[in-house]
Amino acid sequence: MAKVRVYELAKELGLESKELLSTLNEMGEFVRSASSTIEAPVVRRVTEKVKGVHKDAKSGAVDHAPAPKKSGAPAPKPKTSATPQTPQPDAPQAAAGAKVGPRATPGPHPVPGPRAVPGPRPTPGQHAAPGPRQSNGNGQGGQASQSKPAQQRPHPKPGVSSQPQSRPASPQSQGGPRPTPGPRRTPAPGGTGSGKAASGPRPGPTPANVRRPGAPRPGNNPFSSSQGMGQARRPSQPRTGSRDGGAPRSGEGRPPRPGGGDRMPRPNPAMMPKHANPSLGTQQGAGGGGGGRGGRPGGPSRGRGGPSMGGAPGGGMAGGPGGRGGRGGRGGTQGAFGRAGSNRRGRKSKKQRRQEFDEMQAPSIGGVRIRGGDGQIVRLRRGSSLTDLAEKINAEPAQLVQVLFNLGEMITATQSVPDETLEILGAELNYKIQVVSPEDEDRELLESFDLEFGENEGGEHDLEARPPVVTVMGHVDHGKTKLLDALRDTNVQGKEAGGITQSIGAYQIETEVDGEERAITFIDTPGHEAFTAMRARGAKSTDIAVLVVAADDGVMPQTIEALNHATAADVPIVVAVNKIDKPGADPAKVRGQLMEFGLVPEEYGGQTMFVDVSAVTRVGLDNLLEAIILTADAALDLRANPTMDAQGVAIEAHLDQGRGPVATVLIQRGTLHRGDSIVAGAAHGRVRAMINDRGDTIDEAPPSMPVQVLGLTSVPGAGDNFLVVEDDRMARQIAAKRDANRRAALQAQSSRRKTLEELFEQLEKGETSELTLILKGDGAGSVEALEDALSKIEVSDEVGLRVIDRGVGAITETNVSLAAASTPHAVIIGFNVRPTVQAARLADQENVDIRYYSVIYDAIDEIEAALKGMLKPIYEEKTQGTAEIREIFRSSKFGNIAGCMVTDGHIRRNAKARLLRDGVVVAETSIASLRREKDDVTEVREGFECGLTLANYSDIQIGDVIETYEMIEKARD
Ligand SMILES: Nc1nc2c(ncn2[C@@H]2O[C@H](COP(=O)(O)OP(=O)(O)OP(=O)(O)O)[C@@H](O)[C@H]2O)c(=O)[nH]1
Repeated sequence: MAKVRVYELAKELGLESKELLSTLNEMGEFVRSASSTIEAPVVRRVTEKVKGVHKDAKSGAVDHAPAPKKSGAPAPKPKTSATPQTPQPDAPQAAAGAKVGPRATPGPHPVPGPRAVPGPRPTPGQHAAPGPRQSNGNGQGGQASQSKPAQQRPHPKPGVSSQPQSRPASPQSQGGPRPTPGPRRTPAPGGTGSGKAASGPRPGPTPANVRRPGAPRPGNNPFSSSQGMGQARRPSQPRTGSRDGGAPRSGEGRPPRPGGGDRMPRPNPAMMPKHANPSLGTQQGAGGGGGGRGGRPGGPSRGRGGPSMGGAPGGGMAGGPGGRGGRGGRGGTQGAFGRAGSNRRGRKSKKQRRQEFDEMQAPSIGGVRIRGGDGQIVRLRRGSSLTDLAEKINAEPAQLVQVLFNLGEMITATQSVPDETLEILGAELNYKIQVVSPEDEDRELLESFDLEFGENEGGEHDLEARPPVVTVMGHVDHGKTKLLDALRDTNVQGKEAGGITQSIGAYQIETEVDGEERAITFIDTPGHEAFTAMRARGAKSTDIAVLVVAADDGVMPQTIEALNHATAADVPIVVAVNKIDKPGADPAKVRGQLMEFGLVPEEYGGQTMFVDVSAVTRVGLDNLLEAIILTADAALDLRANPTMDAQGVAIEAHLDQGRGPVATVLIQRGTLHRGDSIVAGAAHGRVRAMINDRGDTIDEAPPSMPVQVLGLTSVPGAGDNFLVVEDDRMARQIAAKRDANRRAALQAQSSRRKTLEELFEQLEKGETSELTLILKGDGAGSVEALEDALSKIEVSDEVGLRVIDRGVGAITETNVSLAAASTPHAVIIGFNVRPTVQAARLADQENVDIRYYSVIYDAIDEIEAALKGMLKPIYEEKTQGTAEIREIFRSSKFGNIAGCMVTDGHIRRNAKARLLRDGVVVAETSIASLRREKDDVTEVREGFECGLTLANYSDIQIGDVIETYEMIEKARD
């Protein structure tokens, strides 16, 4: 079986995606969202498991593992929800997984993939561990868990420092391993939910975890702003307590709820689950009433996933019919007095009532009442937002936000949604979403003007042979430029003595093959970057690729890259083994090397022509031209209709000071005439003049001819297609529409989708950093190639790169103003261009950084270095020393002074310190004062006694251990 996506498999198994996700998680398979793919063996196992579960359910068997999840599943299935309510006395196995600090040990359920590293996401073990969640189904779990606290800590391992209640029972002595091996990154002490608990809904202070004064604190990571006891009541974590229906717990300060229970759970990051947990989503969606009914057990499982709260199907049902129940949440008290909350505002309009009726009729999807489709096709442009979709399916954007939220994606109503997500969302709502690609969109646009791009008009008899179009690729310094120059010069000198060619981005040369004059068009921008950038835009400008390999150097990384690009584009390859004049040249070796990559030379019985050449001595150039023609004849049918309106592709464009926008276009079919109205990408105009590669002004250009066109109103992009249209008006309309489409697509591209996990991670790390750039270059091709190359730089998830504007020509004041207006200032990259005097002055004033480059790799290197520089330093903890408290001296002036013996290393004044009691971190503090005898000292070494006080902490006890450490900056790789 091939890879399948979770939602597809879920559909197949008759489950909701989130149910399947839960099951997968329980199986220890880390799957991020419904759109993730799963491997065949996993598909098999999960299918077996699901089927097994169903079978078990039918036969009355109790399936312990998935039970807790099931209880939280939105679909009310009484027969399954009954099962998990039984506290599982034999849960320790699962509990062990939950309790081990995720950093310290991956636990019994290895979570694959880098995302697993922060660990705090509840692993299956974590979900299953605490009894309370299992009994959460009917809201009685809390009680169950409280009455049997011992079940929650079957293995008081060091990583469980978060559970203060485990202290008395803990066999750990102070000599035990430290409970928080990686406190910076993973605020492990935060409980079973550990690190993520810092941001996630935190456990409410149930009797089990209400801290008595002086008792161990569940989490004391000083570097996690959200950790510590006080954090449990952040107003932004509204769902920690029993919301509406749950019994209030002792000592619990009920967090103020920002909104009523009915509210759509706004994507408040602080309360989002790491995983889209169905139960959370459902309950939130189902309304406050339902959520409250679930009655949170207050177990540690809520550390992050908090999802279990109110996760009972029963709870959901009790909340009333979905969204309506939610409304009830807000108007609940009024409702209790027999008045609907909304009556306050007067009678509902007919429309409102109709809508509500519709909502009531509508099925609940992930807790949201929304009318699903009947499998209708909904066409959406790539980069559409949820608002666009909502409009098409007659729903509220906010509802879609919520459904998506429940599916594990957080996207706002107006943000562009990636294709994949749209499709998943559509599938969830029973619509078939068709995302229209830019190519399709463009085709449809042209069709609306009764135009067609890409096809020859007429029949076979209208077609005539056209010259092949060739791109030269290869590794750096293998002689691409030299070879292109040599070919052009040979031709010019051979044909027209003293003739000068002009670099317009492509040129055509003639060669004699079998007594026949044959033309070849060379695209003059060597390198595969430009080729790929064009191809990425759907432009197939090249018929044949010449792969240049230096005979003295052999196959190098970029040779393979170029080869891959050509193969991917399905373009035949001719290999030019260059520099054969050099002493170390070994053409046979090159052949052997390339054979390994599937290019078998003709002389060895293969299909690829290898030609030995020297761009310097000009040996073998004619053979190369001949090989190109022969390959074209053998492999390709290069014919075009020369009589139709011209169509082709822009291969280079720039803004000329005197002549305005200048574009070099390659005619692919038809003939371009002076005076034609054309549209090239989002540029349009009338062909005012045409100049060929020899600098001659011409009146018409046939297929495969590169020609410079003057008369466009703006600069098109490299790879944009162009075509002749009826008149200027039509050209303008098409250009305007293309411009709008392109903007939408760009927006979609730049708006990075953030999963909840990513968002959490970023929030935890603090602000995310982004380097914004404005790219200006001497030609559209170079700007495009630069942007393409920059987009491939990947430094870290923490820092990103965004190009906010790009263009051809000098750096202008507008560019500088835009850079200055960005926060932080954007950096302007000038590729072979300079700023105008005014722009330079403004950049000085505004403190805008302008960087100039003429080599693409320099730009990439520098920008990569800049991005690395933006990374926040990584700190590593280094233990300095430990001291044991042997005596406590009470002082009215200093508070409690600890009389200590330094047992290891040294203790320094002002050092960061943590106080350990029975191996559990009691306080994170620092050494406020340090004395030897009566003297203040800065340091006391191992084996010596000292007196010290801790900053802001005096509840010390004899036997406590003080551990001091420092944070050392670690170099990034
Ligand atoms: N001896 C010898 N030197 C050559 C030959 N072809 C190119 N070179 C030299 O190799 C060096 C690189 O040539 P380029 O044409 O700039 O190579 P390139 O592949 O275009 O390099 P990039 O543009 O940096 O990718 C230059 O110094 C050339 O003079 C050749 O056939 N024989």
